[in-house]
Amino acid sequence: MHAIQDHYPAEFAHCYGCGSANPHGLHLKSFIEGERTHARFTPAAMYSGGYPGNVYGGLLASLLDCHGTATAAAFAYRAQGRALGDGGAPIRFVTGSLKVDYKRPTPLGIELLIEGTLRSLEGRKAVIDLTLSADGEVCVTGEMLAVQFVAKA
Ligand SMILES: CCCCCCCC/C=C\CCCCCCCC(=O)SCCNC(=O)CCNC(=O)[C@H](O)C(C)(C)COP(=O)(O)OP(=O)(O)OC[C@H]1O[C@@H](n2cnc3c(N)ncnc32)[C@H](O)[C@@H]1OP(=O)(O)O
Repeated sequence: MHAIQDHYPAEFAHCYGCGSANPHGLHLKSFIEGERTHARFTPAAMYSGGYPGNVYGGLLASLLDCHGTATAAAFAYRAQGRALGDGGAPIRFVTGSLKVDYKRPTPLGIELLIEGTLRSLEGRKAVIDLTLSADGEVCVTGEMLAVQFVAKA
């Protein structure tokens, strides 16, 4: 199964969080299935936060950032009846705002599950609800306003 990011054109594949062409990046891969999207990431020890054994909050925000914009793009394609990677003009979303709530410490070294759902899609604006869980417990929640990017002439 192809990830949503696998359909990003080469010029957009340098994203630190999810670009396949960035050798220093996180290479997050997001998938759409039914009414939700999901991605998985196992943070290595280098992503330690301030106290041992737990993940740095900025990394967690980064994971939500990339997963949220991928979620917005995937649902926008669906809303327009288009297939991802259909060769037409890309529908590209950027983060307008991202609110992150850290509910409990997130452990290092185990696989994290990041999930997204579409709350609303109106015009260029998509509101995405996000969660990040470890071992079935929600550690972080997020709310993103993703805005469809339109190149200015
Ligand atoms: C599935 C297949 C896909 C195929 C191909 C896809 C191509 C690949 C594409 C992409 C790869 C993406 C790689 C992942 C990216 C990871 C996430 C990031 O790191 S993104 C970087 C960080 N974000 C920025 O740098 C944005 C910086 N900001 C801006 O550029 C502008 O402010 C922008 C585009 C967000 C809006 O600017 P305006 O001039 O275009 O439009 P205005 O009118 O200001 O806003 C539109 C609407 O949104 C609201 N809005 C904008 N920002 C808001 C905010 N912060 N809070 C609340 N509302 C906001 C406004 O109030 C307005 O709403 P009203 O239409 O009036 O109802």
